[in-house]
Amino acid sequence: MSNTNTFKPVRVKHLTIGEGKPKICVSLTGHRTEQIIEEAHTLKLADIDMVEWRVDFFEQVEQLDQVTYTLERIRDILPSTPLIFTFRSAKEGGQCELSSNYYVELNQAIAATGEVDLIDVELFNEETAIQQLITIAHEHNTFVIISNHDFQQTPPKEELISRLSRAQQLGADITKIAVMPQSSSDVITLLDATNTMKEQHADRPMITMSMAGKGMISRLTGELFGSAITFGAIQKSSAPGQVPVSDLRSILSLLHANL
Ligand SMILES: O=C1C[C@@](O)(C(=O)O)C[C@@H](O)[C@@H]1O
Repeated sequence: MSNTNTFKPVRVKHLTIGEGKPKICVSLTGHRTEQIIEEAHTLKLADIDMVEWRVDFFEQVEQLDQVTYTLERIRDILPSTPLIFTFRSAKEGGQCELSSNYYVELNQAIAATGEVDLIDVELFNEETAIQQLITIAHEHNTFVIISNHDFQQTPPKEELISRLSRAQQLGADITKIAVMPQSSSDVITLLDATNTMKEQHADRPMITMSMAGKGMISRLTGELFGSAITFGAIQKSSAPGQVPVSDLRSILSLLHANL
């Protein structure tokens, strides 16, 4: 079966996600505003394409005014960098848990500021909440990544495909799955699921990765198998197995030049 869907890349500022080399993204993981400002200055000088603010690391995440204040400071420093806003829940590998009401309120409020380019919404939320967030985000020209993470294991290929397909059906602009390998076969499972999505089902960009050292290879081969963004590390990483940004650009360029 071949993919007859018309593929829709995502254009964010000057970037086209889903075309060419995977885009390099690095996360801001500071606990306090001053640390986040410092990290943003470091990222401004780095050779990266995008930034993710992992707001679950921010100790004032439950104070919306402090979140918006800090977001404005990030934007002062990085006015034209495509920016993802992510609250990663503890059950999916993040730093803390929020009530589902506040999770929706936080994401809605941030999408409505128009200050971020993309928000990350976890797949395992109520469908109505996800749909509400997509509507509000799109009203403010903000794209939505629907994501899922398993920090324990790698589900079977069919399950990976089913979760990515479900994220598409729900209306994600970009779908994402990150899983933990227990073996080298698990890494192949993730790559195989990504490749099958690309060849048969995907009509929009995906982000997939197998985490930790074993899975690191999956963070380099996105252009071949179909993952559009790779999360890299500078000083700190936001998940195990992220490749240092200093290596990432040259490896992605080498692979690109030979495809
Ligand atoms: O979902 C992802 C992917 C990630 O978990 C990784 O494995 O690189 C890192 C997170 O910061 C990001 O939100």
